[in-house]
Amino acid sequence: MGEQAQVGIIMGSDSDWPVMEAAATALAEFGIGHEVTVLSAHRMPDDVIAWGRGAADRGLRVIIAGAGGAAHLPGVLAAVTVLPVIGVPVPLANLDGLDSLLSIVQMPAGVPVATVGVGAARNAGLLAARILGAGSDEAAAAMRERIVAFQGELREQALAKGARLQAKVAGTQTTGFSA
Ligand SMILES: Nc1c(C(=O)O)ncn1[C@@H]1O[C@H](COP(=O)(O)O)[C@@H](O)[C@H]1O
Repeated sequence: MGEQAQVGIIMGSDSDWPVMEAAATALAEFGIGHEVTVLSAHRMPDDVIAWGRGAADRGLRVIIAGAGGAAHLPGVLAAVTVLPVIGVPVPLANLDGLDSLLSIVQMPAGVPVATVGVGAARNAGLLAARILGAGSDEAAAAMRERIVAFQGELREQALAKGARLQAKVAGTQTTGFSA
């Protein structure tokens, strides 16, 4: 988190961190400076609005907002900032995150939140990297190169998984039928 923060990771409670940490890890892998904040739209609405209103002026370019249950934090932030907001539905014990997902994804027209899957904070970090890579400057071009390298790694991993499965299947194949 040493460099200037380009991505703000914000969550409704410190209890969301075990899920949200994966976003920070992904950003660190891509060398993206980020900050981590806990604020609740329900419990401290004025603070959330102040944070959201100041985010772009502080140099942030993307917001990743995670919350569980009645997850209004990402939507409230989207209402008060011009920055892209990526929402992470955090799964809680009772409804397995379906409540969080629907709270975040069903935004009214005009106020978009880019919602990732339930608990998919790593994808939120990767999406933030792609957003930063969409610019026309050198930093964006460098980010695109990192993304291409990452996609190459994904391909290698998928190939290795397929080869492992083929070897396993070949090892268990028998000839003829058994009862
Ligand atoms: N969904 C929200 C908001 C909000 O949307 O403003 N504030 C807190 N929370 C969520 O409440 C859950 C339980 O929080 P506690 O563990 O603090 O009781 C967390 O998943 C948090 O994101």
